[in-house]
Amino acid sequence: MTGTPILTAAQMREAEQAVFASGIPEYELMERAGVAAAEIIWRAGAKRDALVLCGPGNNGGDGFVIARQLRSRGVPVRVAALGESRTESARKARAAWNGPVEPFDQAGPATQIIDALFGTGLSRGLDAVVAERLCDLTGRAAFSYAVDLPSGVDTDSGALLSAVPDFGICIALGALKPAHVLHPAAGLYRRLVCADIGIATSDTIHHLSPPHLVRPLASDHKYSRGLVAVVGGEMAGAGRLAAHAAARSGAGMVRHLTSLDGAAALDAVITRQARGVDEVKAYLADRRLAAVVVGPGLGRGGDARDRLAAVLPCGHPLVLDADALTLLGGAGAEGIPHGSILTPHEGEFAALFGDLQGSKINRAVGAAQRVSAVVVLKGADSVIAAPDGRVAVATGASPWLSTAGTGDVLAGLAAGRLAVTGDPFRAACEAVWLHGEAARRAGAAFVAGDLIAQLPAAIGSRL
Ligand SMILES: NC(=O)C1=CN([C@@H]2O[C@H](COP(=O)(O)OP(=O)(O)OC[C@H]3O[C@@H](n4cnc5c(N)ncnc54)[C@H](OP(=O)(O)O)[C@@H]3O)[C@@H](O)[C@H]2O)[C@@H](O)CC1
Ligand SMILES: [K+]
Repeated sequence: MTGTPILTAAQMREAEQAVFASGIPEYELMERAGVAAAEIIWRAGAKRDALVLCGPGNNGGDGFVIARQLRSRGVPVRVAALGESRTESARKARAAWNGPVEPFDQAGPATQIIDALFGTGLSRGLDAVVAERLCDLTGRAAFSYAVDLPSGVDTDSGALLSAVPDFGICIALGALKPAHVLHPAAGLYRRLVCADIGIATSDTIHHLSPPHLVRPLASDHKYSRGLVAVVGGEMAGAGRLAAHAAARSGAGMVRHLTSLDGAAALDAVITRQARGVDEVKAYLADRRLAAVVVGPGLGRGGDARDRLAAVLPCGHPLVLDADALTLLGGAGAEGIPHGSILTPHEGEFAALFGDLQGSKINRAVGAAQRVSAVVVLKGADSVIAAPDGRVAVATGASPWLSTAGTGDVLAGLAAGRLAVTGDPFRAACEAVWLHGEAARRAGAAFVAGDLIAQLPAAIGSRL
């Protein structure tokens, strides 16, 4: 479940210091970075003419190493620098380039543009003329590469501090940074490659990777594989989507409790009418329940409030979504049982934790710690945060997911995986990955039900 580590600028500097402390000089690390980046550029662009844009810091230093490496492979390379090199290693790399350096503001276009202006040391937006020139040169190039980060993005939040062009490949050095996975910065490149430069990273924030799932045992039965209850309310459709997603999540059995008449359906999901709170409580008294999801189709009226109040103290592992989150937001997030999974989108998150500041990762971690629950802050970049500080960030979600009911599917899927694994963080990570994979398999213009149909194949691909 843990993929490539994600380090903030400060954590990156710490990791770098640890490498220096082990006896490896700073310039050696820059050489490694430049060699690794040049290899990626060479494989993509071969001998096409290239222009390397070098900034004043170590990102620019990487650029000089890249230029030298490409030149040694026969690539026609030009270098344009934004002023003098200000660090010792960058000056060394510039001297080793030992070739002409054009002023940045006079550099003409090239087939390949390599942006080594600024990386993790960016402290503010680029001057407008510099940003404009970077956008112009990059826009005209057939091949474009951002070294470590596209110049102009804030490393830790993914915010754009000035105009930033789209790149073909972003070459992350040593580890991913939050800007590689958080939007809007994460939308600025078509491909992301992380170059290993020998930095040891033992961190808690990771890029979400495909899960390792396990088959049921021969001795398993429907209850041992996990019984899930979906406590719906007045909108049967959303609850039904959550229930059907749970039923195709690997769990053994799913009960859908709705307040509507005539709800019984002849399929794998057992639908029960539970109109009053006492009936809901009676169903929740079943000790075999391994997970309960509440929110999809719940409604927001007095009846919904009562049903939610019956669910919160039931003692089973919970997934709280949609209307449940909105109702809890009004109540100041009180009563959320520890160890639950919350699946808010930004609007629901704001209602619950609107006071939290910082990057999407910081806010999700803050929320998870505040309520001692796993928080899945959804979006094109979904952040899954556990109260102990573990974080996984999912990227590359299909833009077709922005359609009605996909959140209900995720909630049901999370409940199903919670029933199977008994581990909220793991369940949330598995659910987000499977949801994304089902969307990928569903192709274009799908509806929420199509996602559910793809879940068995998505699960099958990870056994
Ligand atoms: N960590 C590692 O393991 C490794 C790191 N490596 C590389 O080092 C990079 C980080 O290098 P870095 O710290 O020197 O920062 P970098 O991004 O080059 O810029 C800083 C300079 O720019 C300036 N400046 C800032 N913003 C500005 C603006 N808007 N407009 C104008 N100027 C601005 C700032 O000066 P300031 O004015 O802020 O004092 C300073 O002079 C990292 O991304 C990676 O590529 C690899 O070589 C090896 C392994
Ligand atoms: K850069």
